[in-house]
Amino acid sequence: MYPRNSLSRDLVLSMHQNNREGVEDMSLLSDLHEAAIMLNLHLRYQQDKIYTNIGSILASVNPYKQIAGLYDESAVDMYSRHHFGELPPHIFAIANECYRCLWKRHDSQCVLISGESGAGKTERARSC
Ligand SMILES: Nc1ncnc2c1ncn2[C@@H]1O[C@H](COP(=O)(O)OP(=O)(O)OP(=O)(O)O)[C@@H](O)[C@H]1O
Repeated sequence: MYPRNSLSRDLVLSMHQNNREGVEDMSLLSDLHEAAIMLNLHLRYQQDKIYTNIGSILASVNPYKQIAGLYDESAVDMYSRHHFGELPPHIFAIANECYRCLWKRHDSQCVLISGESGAGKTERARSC
């Protein structure tokens, strides 16, 4: 099933193979347009993969449910030991990159969190 009103079967079938499989970083999509982004987010959301990179930007979809293991101690530990891009997209990867830059550059870091009301901005900021 595809998101209603935005994606027809023909449109999806006309897209490149990697568009139809889903990618972790949408800057790598062969066809890049609004429908391709919606399809990629949808494919990942169906597998409880709520985070997707767009280069150094993180797109997050509100799952409105708890996803097991996503924010537990082992996830914190794993993301604290890897550079951005080495592990699947995650808000912890952004937080860790900020922390690294803080130490490396000895300068303040800023994260811009944007989205419509109810998108999950407050919850995500809390998890960091
Ligand atoms: N990662 C998540 N997992 C499960 N539920 C979530 C998650 N993020 C948000 N939610 C649910 O969505 C609701 C709205 O999220 P949140 O308050 O963070 O939105 P917001 O973007 O800060 O909204 P507003 O701009 O109106 O303050 C939460 O009360 C929670 O029920």
